Amino acid sequence: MDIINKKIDKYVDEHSDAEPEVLKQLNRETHLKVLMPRMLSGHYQGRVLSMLSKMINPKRILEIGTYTGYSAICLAEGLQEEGELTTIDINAELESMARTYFEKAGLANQINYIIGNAAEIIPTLNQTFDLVFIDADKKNNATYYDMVFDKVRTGGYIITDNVLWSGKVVDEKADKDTLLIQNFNTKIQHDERVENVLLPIRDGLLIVRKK
Ligand SMILES: C[S@@+](CC[C@H](N)C(=O)[O-])C[C@H]1O[C@@H](n2cnc3c(N)ncnc32)[C@H](O)[C@@H]1O
Repeated sequence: MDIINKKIDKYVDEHSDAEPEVLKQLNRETHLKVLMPRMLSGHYQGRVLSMLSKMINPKRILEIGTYTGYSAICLAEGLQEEGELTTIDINAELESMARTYFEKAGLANQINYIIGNAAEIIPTLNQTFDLVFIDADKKNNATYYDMVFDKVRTGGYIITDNVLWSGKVVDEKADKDTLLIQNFNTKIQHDERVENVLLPIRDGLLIVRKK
């Protein structure tokens, strides 16, 4: 299901900043060489993530789900000068491509790229984060949220991608995957420790601010 009318989508793209050249190349190379290129955040969502990060101006960002590094680069654009983004992915096959683009974007020394299972890596991170982006295996959204919660500072943010699940969250007969997304969204809606707003951007970004 297209959540937003295609003509409106095009207009929105045309009235947002252009995709930076390095990200354009990464987008193209991902589409040519990597399975499931739809997973990449893409031009418009990438600009939204970059803008949100610039508004928060974080010192430490945690990303769960690097893929080819597109959203990591977008989020890192908003880092403080001495800031660092830690990004985790279980798929070692994409390592050299992601590292190449972190270099090309001039961000390699601000990105701590960890290959491994997020559920095993997160407990080993002894840092406090200003911003967390959850964009990995969707069935574990709630697990990652619970694991990172105490590592986010008061007033910090947790952003989760794909929470509209191609619009299936409003289906009356939800399949198993959709049910997991619905349960996660309901869990956040009832979490009194946070303020939350769901933005219907691309496949849905759920923004949570820790009170
Ligand atoms: C939707 S893609 C991430 C897209 C990326 N954030 C972007 O916007 O360009 C999801 C990624 O999560 C990774 N992933 C899946 N399960 C994981 C796990 N248990 N731990 C860490 N990464 C995982 C996959 O390998 C995949 O690269």
